[in-house]
Amino acid sequence: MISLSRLVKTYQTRDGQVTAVDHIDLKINEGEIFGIIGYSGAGKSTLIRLLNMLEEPTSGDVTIAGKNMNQLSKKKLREARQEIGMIFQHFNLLWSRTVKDNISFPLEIKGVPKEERDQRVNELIRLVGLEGRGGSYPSQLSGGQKQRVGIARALANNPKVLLCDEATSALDPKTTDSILELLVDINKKLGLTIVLITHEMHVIRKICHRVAVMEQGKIVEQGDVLEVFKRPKEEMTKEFVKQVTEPEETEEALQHLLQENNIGHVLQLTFVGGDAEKPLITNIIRRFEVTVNILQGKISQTQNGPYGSLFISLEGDAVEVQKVLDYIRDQQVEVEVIHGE
Ligand SMILES: Nc1ncnc2c1ncn2[C@@H]1O[C@H](COP(=O)(O)OP(=O)(O)OP(=O)(O)O)[C@@H](O)[C@H]1O
Repeated sequence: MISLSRLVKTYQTRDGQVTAVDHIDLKINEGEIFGIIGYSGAGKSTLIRLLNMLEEPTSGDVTIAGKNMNQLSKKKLREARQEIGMIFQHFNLLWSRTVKDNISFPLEIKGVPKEERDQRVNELIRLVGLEGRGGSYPSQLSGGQKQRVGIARALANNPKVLLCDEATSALDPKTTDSILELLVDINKKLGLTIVLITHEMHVIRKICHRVAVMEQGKIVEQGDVLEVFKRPKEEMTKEFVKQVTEPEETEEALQHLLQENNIGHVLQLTFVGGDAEKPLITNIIRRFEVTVNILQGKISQTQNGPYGSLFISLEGDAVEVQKVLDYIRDQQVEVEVIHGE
């Protein structure tokens, strides 16, 4: 659905030239939810704005639904943009217009007759769960409701692609989750391709099928979310993965435990996909002469299955501990001994 080829965007600033997007090649498939993650300044906003030509590329190509966006005439570009909806961190609503009139706005611009517009607006209001709020003004809505208006407006022209620019960054965690669930729902119902940029791995974990990690204008790593969680290659990716798999307290709690005497062996087990449901710990206790203590653990759901880490301590003689390690590896669960021989 989307193909970027050798895409570059540079800016001239007083301090010299900044390369915000640096020779990016990327393919995003139809119907997938694709996340781009990176810290502030990595070039994410520039990249997403290049997709609908809000920024013009310095060089390279952007192809969306078969159209080379940077070679279209102004008129053709306007048409092509109708196939690409966009939502923003701060919603970008028109404050003097009601919810209905905000959603209707892109249809008015397109010249859709009033009756048809009203019907479409009502459908969209139902789709995003804003029944009964059509006559409200944005200032009367919560952040989550404002973003629902943003989503409805972005979908008004039946786009093929929805771009989300830090769409949940201004929302609290619970509202973030409800908006993310709405995006998954829309992706499934409408088969819409969704591209989102974020600095939060939680967003990637919760809704994306694939992810690209961006640093200094380049994509340093990309792949299926579960695969990237399982084997992050780059340091930057490892940091992001830790955001969701290891709560901040984990490291502190483990450091504390490791200072205790006779803690035995401490293992980190990594469960991916179907593995997370196996009764592994029960089997270890039943089969081997060891004492098992669960220290910390967290299993999260991704769009491709469960993922998580469990820290356990094992006490027992060396032969028995080795048997446990062999057993765990046999179960296709990744295990790392982080303390003990
Ligand atoms: N219009 C501009 N003029 C000059 N430099 C710019 C412009 N827009 C972005 N940049 C520079 O390009 C680089 C990438 O910025 P960009 O906003 O795309 O990053 P980002 O990952 O989206 O970060 P953030 O989340 O903070 O917006 C930064 O060094 C930024 O200063």
